[in-house]
Amino acid sequence: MASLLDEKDPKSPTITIQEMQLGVWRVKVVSDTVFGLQKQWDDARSALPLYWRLMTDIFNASPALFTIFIACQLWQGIEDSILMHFSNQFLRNIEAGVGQGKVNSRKILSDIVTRLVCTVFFAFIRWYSGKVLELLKTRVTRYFELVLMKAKLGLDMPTSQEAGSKQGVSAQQAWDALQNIFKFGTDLIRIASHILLIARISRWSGGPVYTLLCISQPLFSAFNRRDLWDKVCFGFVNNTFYLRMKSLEKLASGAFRQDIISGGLGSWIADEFYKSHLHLVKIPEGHPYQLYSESSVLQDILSKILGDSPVVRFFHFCALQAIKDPAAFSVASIAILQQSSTSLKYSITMVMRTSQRFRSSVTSVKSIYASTGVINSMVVGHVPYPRVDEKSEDADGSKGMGFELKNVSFSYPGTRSITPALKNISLIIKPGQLVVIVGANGSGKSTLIRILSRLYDPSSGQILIDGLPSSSHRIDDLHAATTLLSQDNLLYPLSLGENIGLGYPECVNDKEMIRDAAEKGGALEVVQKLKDGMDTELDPTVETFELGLYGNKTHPLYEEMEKMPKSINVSGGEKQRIVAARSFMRFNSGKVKFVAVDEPSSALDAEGELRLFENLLAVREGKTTVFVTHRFGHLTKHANIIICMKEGNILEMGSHAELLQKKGEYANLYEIQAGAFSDTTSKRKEHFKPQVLG
Ligand SMILES: Nc1ncnc2c1ncn2[C@@H]1O[C@H](COP(=O)(O)OP(=O)(O)OP(=O)(O)O)[C@@H](O)[C@H]1O
Repeated sequence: MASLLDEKDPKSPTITIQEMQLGVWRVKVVSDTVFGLQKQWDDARSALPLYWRLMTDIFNASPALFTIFIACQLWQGIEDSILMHFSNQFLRNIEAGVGQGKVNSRKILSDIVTRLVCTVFFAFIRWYSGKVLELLKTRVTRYFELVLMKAKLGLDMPTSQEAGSKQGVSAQQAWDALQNIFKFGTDLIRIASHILLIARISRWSGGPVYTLLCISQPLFSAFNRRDLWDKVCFGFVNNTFYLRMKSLEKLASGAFRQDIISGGLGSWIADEFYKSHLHLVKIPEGHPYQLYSESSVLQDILSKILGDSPVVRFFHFCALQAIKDPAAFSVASIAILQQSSTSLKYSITMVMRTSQRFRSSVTSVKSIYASTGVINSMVVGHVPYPRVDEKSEDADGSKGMGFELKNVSFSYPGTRSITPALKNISLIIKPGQLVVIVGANGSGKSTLIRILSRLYDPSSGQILIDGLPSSSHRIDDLHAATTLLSQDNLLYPLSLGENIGLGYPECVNDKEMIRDAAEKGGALEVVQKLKDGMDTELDPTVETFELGLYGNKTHPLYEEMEKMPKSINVSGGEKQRIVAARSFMRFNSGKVKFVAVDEPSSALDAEGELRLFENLLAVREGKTTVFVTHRFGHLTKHANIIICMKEGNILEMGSHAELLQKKGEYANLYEIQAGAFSDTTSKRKEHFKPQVLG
């Protein structure tokens, strides 16, 4: 037995955890204590405002359906008891008739009709509530899908990165929570209605002692039951032989086939598996849920005797009553009472199970509303961009966006790296300049681009955009004034036309503009190769199911399956061309003042790369342009500044000529690239000449 203290709440009572070995499983179960029940009750009470919010939201999303749903749920709680009540009435009338030797056929007929009408009515209500349930489920999940999607789309990069590391929530959870809440409520109503029915029938046969006996037996069996379903527990496999068998099973799977064949491991694996298996023959197989509820013979016998004793007493009591007052004794009522008692037992068992789900739904509802109320960590200013009212030459954005970085350092949120991605960067980029950033892998080039594009804010230091702190500007305006063409850009699961057109969403249907952008990005050849051209769905969303085909390729349905739309195979270079076309589309908005190009040409052929750079340079008028590249030969002659980075720092900065003169890192990188096409590297080649051994 172990004891844990809930650290969040110093007043919270001690939780007792019971540990047990069930088969190969080690299971830790939180024992229900009086304090635990108290805490659960407190939790449920404190969650009331959340439930209320959930109900109000669902009511607003679908008032009529939700009202009908509540009525149906309430009805389901009392339905059984009403049916049993009519059954009791019917049987008692027959019994009375048999006792008196004269059956009142009109009464019996009326009972039969009432019972029949009830059955039809109940069947109709069940059918109708099933329909309502489906419709409401669709409305609720769609409603919460939209709510959660809007919340997700509103997150900035650092906040979404933080949120992504935590577990996400789904609209289905909102529906499940609603169902769990109502199921729990319905089960409670069902218990109450059974108790009322038992009390009512006992009035005719037996009185309060009867009522107590009928209620105590189901309570006794329900609380005497061992079930993991209504417990808070955690388990893990705690058996080395079992785990070894699982590892050997993995090893025997197809993935390791080559190693197993070439290494001759087959018989060794089978032998080892058998050895582990021998250790497990006496350990029961099965899931902890099943093993936990299994009881010993003694327990079984004891539970039977104890469980039956109220029934035995109950029948003794009935017999006594019959002798004492035969008129007040009814076999029909006793039969119905027994049935009610069984139903009550079932309802109590169910409510114990649903109470666990009811409690877990509190957590779900909390996380759903928590995820819709996440506040972005990046500061959003109010100054529009460009600042149209400014007279200053640098501030209207007509030449491009100007940057000043003062001691900027940055670490990615939640990163495990102990060194920042950027360290104390200070630099000035004037409006309209062309900047080329070079440096080794991981030196911080892309990070610098992301900071300039205001996808992230610095961890320390300051960035001025056109002379004002970047946080003073409206972030949406800054993003609208930026084009980021990067190796990370992805193709969207939409049509090819939309993939390009969404660079400028307002003109996503402008075919002429899209064609022009495709041409500039070098994507026109890709479009022309496809049968459906711009309408081609690149990665069509297809959801199918199949049953019983078992991969039978000759089956006519297999052909039908084959006709389903498939993803288009796009090469890395073609993807980069489409993404580049999207950037050219974006220039049409006329708002772009900063073009950030982060190694977008790694998969392009030499001609494609040259054309892309030329086309980008051709539209750079009125824009500040920053290129990150490992192949900077094409760009150096145009660049105003070249920044050479290493390990998050700026190592060197200046013009091409200045940096070559310095004979530092940049000169070295340049020499390697230029040398690949000239003899100047002959010395280097000498250096790398393979040594002849011996
Ligand atoms: N999203 C991220 N989350 C956490 N760390 C990141 C992330 N992106 C980059 N880093 C880390 O930041 C550092 C700088 O990475 P960055 O991508 O800026 O380098 P780079 O110079 O562009 O490299 P490359 O030339 O390989 O593209 C690296 O150590 C990298 O591991």
